[in-house]
Amino acid sequence: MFIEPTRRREPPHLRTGWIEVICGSMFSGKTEELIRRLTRARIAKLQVRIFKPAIDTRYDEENIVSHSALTIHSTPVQTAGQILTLAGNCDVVGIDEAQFFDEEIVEVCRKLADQGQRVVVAGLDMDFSGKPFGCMPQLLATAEYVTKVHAICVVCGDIAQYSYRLVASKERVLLGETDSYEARCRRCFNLGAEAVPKEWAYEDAHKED
Ligand SMILES: Nc1ncnc2c1ncn2[C@@H]1O[C@H](COP(=O)(O)OP(=O)(O)O)[C@@H](O)[C@H]1O
Ligand SMILES: Cc1cn([C@H]2C[C@H](O)[C@@H](COP(=O)(O)O)O2)c(=O)[nH]c1=O
Ligand SMILES: [Zn+2]
Repeated sequence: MFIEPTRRREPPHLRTGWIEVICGSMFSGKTEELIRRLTRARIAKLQVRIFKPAIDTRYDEENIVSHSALTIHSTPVQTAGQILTLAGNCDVVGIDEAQFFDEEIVEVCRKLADQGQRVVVAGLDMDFSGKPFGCMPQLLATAEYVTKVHAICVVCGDIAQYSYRLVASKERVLLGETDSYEARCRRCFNLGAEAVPKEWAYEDAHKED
């Protein structure tokens, strides 16, 4: 479990900032982990501001909501640049669904950290086709701390790192949840539509002719 580095309570011009990235597939617990870290920062009486891309209207226009219904208030923004202005000189900046921002987010996170702020970013490391998602590789490369979380493969129960798309669209951006995606391990992701739940495979193998 991630433990916060000890924050030195020094004057702002001497404070050290940093970037933390939480990545993984859908349903892996990225949002829960983001909410956990930001809640602890608030308990520590740090000033926290939280942002998400405005296009992410899946569960709520404003709040960040996890698949398990944990929620935290956020400010939706159209561009990464707005985060820089709106974050002001708060202590901790939280950002969810970072994969939907363009490359500017990398520079924004760097500037925030350089000016002494703690930046906690969550996002999908891979898209539905298994390719690195947009700005995420650069964020992962420039972060001090990287946490990769894993879901459970809904086909076989192993550890999942892929978001398997259940609908035909090839558009990179397609909002959705269990209606359109499922978490899958490497093997079941590669099997695609051929993958069958473990129980079925067992029943098939023991079927009497
Ligand atoms: N296949 C799955 N593997 C693990 N957790 C799942 C799965 N499907 C649903 N969940 C639920 O999703 C929660 C994680 O939600 P969330 O933090 O929103 O994930 P993420 O932001 O990575 O999509 C888990 O605690 C669990 O309740
Ligand atoms: C894989 C993949 C996902 N999306 C969308 C689907 C969801 O709305 C979000 C991911 O949310 P989560 O908090 O990680 O569950 O992204 C997409 O647009 N394109 C993709 O390839
Ligand atoms: Zn599997």
